[in-house]
Amino acid sequence: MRIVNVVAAVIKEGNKIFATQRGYGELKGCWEFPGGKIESGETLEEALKREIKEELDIIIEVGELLDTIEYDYPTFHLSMSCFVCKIVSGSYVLKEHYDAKWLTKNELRDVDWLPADIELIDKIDILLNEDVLS
Ligand SMILES: Nc1nc2c([nH]c(=O)n2[C@H]2C[C@H](O)[C@@H](COP(=O)(O)OP(=O)(O)OP(=O)(O)O)O2)c(=O)[nH]1
Repeated sequence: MRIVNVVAAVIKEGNKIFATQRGYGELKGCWEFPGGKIESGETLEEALKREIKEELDIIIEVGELLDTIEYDYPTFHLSMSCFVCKIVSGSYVLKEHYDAKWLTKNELRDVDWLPADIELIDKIDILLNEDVLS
């Protein structure tokens, strides 16, 4: 099966994370973490910074790798590296997405996530917990 390598940004600000709603394609309308496919010759960090600049017109700092999701879609295998990120400069502009939201821990499961993202949500839940404790 074809393997698609993707990087995604779990952008965090205080006790909230940033989610975007897909504006096009087969999976249109579902929620995801902004990001996209890695191009040849790019590091994961370079790819992620490029995608976020293209999609949202903001500069991010790429932090720890939260998880690498492996998921079989009907027509390809997704390998998606998800990094905790923060905004360094700019205010987001939706260049490709329909909508975007900052979600608190309690709102994490209120949106219709892409199927591959469901297992990541538990890790994000824990990440937001740690903040409550600190
Ligand atoms: N960016 C992103 N992609 C995700 C997530 N979850 C998930 O299954 N995907 C899938 C959807 C796409 O098949 C792929 C991301 O590729 P992409 O954003 O470049 O989207 P695309 O397929 O529309 O690519 P393209 O037409 O622009 O080349 O990963 C997620 O949280 N964020």
